[in-house]
Amino acid sequence: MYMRYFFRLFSAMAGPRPVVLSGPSGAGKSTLLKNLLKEYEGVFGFSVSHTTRSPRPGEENGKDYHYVTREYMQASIDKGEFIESAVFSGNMYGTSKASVQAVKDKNLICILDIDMQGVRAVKTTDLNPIYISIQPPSMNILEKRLRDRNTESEESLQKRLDAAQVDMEISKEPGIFDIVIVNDNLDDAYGKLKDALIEEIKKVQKNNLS
Ligand SMILES: Nc1ncnc2c1ncn2[C@@H]1O[C@H](COP(=O)(O)OP(=O)(O)OP(=O)(O)O)[C@@H](O)[C@H]1O
Ligand SMILES: Nc1nc2c(ncn2[C@@H]2O[C@H](COP(=O)(O)O)[C@@H](O)[C@H]2O)c(=O)[nH]1
Repeated sequence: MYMRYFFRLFSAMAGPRPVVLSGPSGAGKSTLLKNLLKEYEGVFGFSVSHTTRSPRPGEENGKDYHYVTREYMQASIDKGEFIESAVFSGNMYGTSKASVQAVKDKNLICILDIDMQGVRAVKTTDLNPIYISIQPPSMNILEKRLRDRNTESEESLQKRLDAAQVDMEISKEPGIFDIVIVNDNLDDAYGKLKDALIEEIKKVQKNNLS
């Protein structure tokens, strides 16, 4: 009885559980995430990662990423400012402690959009997120989506497709993800994502009302 009470109290104090969205480049993570942030304003907050890649047209520094140099990023990692970092398709990416804390301070559900290396690293921390993998229906469809997005050089595209093949295999391993969502029809995938997060969403909405 007392144990249950203290567990509830502790959970409330710890705030909502973060969410890790992972999956191959081009699987649709950002698309789904943007829908969530738009539909549930005041519920979710995005953990803005750092990267050494250049911004794409329409991307904003501090909103989509913190765009930094390799020297700056390495120095920050060496100072212990990152929860995790990885090299993906020739560029550095990482989740800073400050980015996650900024979302937690607002009592929002913190969403991390990170690759498989990041997932493995986060598993060694005490972040305790819900792990969700977004997968494409097939390699062919993934390649078409990435090509149509028109953001990658041929070299970057090939690196992303190579990484995708590995990612699709690993995501089948039991115990890595709490849920794997195949993003074939966008509305269906978005519905499944919301279903997976509904408990946490309700907690934050209830908290916002009180
Ligand atoms: N269900 C879908 N059907 C058709 N196109 C889709 C679907 N979901 C996403 N797309 C499109 O596929 C492309 C890749 O999606 P998105 O950029 O969201 O992928 P991502 O997983 O965030 O990639 P990255 O990891 O490289 O940032 C985009 O052009 C997007 O509009
Ligand atoms: N390990 C991490 N991976 C990250 C982070 N931020 C983004 N990513 C992943 O990188 C690839 C490529 O992203 P893109 O924006 O260049 O297309 C994608 O899989 C992201 O999930 C991070 O902080 N850490």
